[in-house]
Amino acid sequence: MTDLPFAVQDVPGKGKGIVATRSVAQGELVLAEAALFTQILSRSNATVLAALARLSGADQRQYFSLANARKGRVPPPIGIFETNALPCGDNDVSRGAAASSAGIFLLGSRFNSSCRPNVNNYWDERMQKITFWATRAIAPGEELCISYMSVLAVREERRRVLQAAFGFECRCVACSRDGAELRASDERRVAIARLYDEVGACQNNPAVGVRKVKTALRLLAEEGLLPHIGLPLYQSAFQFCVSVADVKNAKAWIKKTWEAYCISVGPESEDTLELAVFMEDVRKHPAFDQLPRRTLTGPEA
Ligand SMILES: C[S@@+](CC[C@H](N)C(=O)[O-])C[C@H]1O[C@@H](n2cnc3c(N)ncnc32)[C@H](O)[C@@H]1O
Repeated sequence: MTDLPFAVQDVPGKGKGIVATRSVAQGELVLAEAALFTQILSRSNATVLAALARLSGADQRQYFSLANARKGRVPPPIGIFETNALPCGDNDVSRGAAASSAGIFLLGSRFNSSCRPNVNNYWDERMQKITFWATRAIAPGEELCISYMSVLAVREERRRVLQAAFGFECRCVACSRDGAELRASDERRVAIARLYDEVGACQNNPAVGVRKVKTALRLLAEEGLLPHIGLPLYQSAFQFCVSVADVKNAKAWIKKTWEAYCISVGPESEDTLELAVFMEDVRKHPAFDQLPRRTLTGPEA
């Protein structure tokens, strides 16, 4: 990528960060970057040192210029790794540091965290690069942030995890709420997490499943977390409609699913391309017509 839409610059209270230098459209690829090096889950200071030894002097210097939230607690090589590593090959953000493989990215590791992020990071297996997608339109001068942990926890829990693992008190727009607004936000996030579980248990009750998906999507919209935190929900609604052979609504849901994937992980990603067959014909889904036929409902406009 030559024309990057951002600059790495100082952000008050956060060290360095990534700031838009021009307008960024929703769904735009912000950055695709190969890892400086990766490590598997059972990493240690010794394995990081071994990887560093294979790098050039210039790359080693860049590595040691990255943030270290664990200064004084663990040796710098592993401290820097744990502060900056991003998941490679496991795109479930809720797994965070538990991803099976994680890597250091000289630019990508400069993204700060927000609990209402405007960028989604996604490991593109075919490109062997991490990709960053704007999930909302971003104005020049606005900071681009990913999320370092599951955003569906209450603020107290988010702050506890971010403080322990990354050494900062999160003051993002979601964490800066107080009073009734904070309570409402916490309640929404807890309700969304619960709805996620309940949707997963609705295979034999698709009408209830679709209703729960729509409630969760409404709450996600209120929290400013669509579309990327809703990806599995769109897909579940599609599957509920497919299972009862509701072709019209299945088509509407697969279109929504595909659009959400295009924005969050790009139109050419493996996960998006897997949906193409159903965009062509929803009847090709293995669960098609497996439950008694009925008409459910489609997505809200
Ligand atoms: C992966 S680095 C991100 C880039 C880092 N700011 C830098 O200067 O290189 C993670 C560190 O950035 C800082 N950080 C990230 N998100 C932050 C936020 N929302 N508020 C304050 N500091 C944050 C914390 O110091 C954290 O340990």
